[in-house]
Amino acid sequence: MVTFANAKINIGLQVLNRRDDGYHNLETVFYPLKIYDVLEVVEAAETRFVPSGLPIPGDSHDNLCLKTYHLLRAAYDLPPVTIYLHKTIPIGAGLGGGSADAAFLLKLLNSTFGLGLEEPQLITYARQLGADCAFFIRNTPVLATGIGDVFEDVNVDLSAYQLVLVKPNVHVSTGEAYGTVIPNPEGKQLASAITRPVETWRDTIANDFEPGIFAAHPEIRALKMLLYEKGAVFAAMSGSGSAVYGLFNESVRLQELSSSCDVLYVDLSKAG
Ligand SMILES: C[C@](O)(CO)[C@H](O)COP(=O)(O)OP(=O)(O)OC[C@H]1O[C@@H](n2ccc(N)nc2=O)[C@H](O)[C@@H]1O
Ligand SMILES: Nc1ncnc2c1ncn2[C@@H]1O[C@H](COP(=O)(O)OP(=O)(O)OP(=O)(O)O)[C@@H](O)[C@H]1O
Repeated sequence: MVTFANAKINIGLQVLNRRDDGYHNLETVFYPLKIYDVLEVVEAAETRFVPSGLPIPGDSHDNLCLKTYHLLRAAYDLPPVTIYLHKTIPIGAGLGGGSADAAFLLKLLNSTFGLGLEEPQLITYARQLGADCAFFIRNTPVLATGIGDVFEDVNVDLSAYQLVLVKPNVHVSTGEAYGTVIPNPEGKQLASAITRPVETWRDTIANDFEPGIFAAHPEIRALKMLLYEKGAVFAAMSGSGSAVYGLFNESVRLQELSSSCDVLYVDLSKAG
């Protein structure tokens, strides 16, 4: 069986405080994006992971897909499988691609092998695989708190906008990015700011990773500024970066970037 694991963007991200386990409590809005990795699971004589598409740094034995399979295998009588992953979501980009693969593989193994897991149980497994994973079980726009794994619905509809996603040739590791942030327990009222018109977000919604990441990589700040120069209503870095996105009222093409960065034009309409 085949499934499509989509990416996400963060709209605003406040890092509130550091916990004793080293993780951080935060407040962010997750919004699913229609760019996809492709996952397939096939019963096999022995378990294998077969990646294709964008190269994934690191040892493939450490891939989140294998961790996901072994997590469920420890609790359920799963047969050996071949896991095929075709990677198109940029890596080290703050787009949650690895987390999406893990969450969608949980759902795929659940349906393929009739495990009968309901959403709360899938979320419990997802939490063990990464802070972002639980979001992809629900996969609808949410305001997230805790370490990014406690959700409430949020009424954000971006279907009237075109989203331009720019991935510079910089890999930002999530753990390192958290090390650059100075937590602020005050927060900035994201829950109310997100409900106001997108035109107001530039003044009211911030990503706390931006100052540290922009200081280390000024070219990422320049990309955000370029998106505003080109008419974005709102532009920001997603999560811990390095991807930045802009929301536009009309169709734009950023020709000047096509040789230096990956530029994706993402359909935000709800259908499909
Ligand atoms: C930056 C975000 O993408 C925003 O959505 C997420 O917070 C990152 O979530 P993730 O990639 O699923 O993170 P994990 O794989 O669980 O953790 C990677 C590392 O990020 C740090 N980390 C992650 C999430 C969090 N709330 N606090 C943290 O401090 C920890 O150092 C951890 O060792
Ligand atoms: N299925 C996977 N897809 C992508 N990266 C994976 C996968 N499994 C493991 N990884 C590891 O995770 C690293 C990417 O995670 P990282 O948190 O830095 O980036 P990210 O793609 O921006 O995700 P996030 O939005 O969750 O921060 C890769 O360098 C790779 O070593």
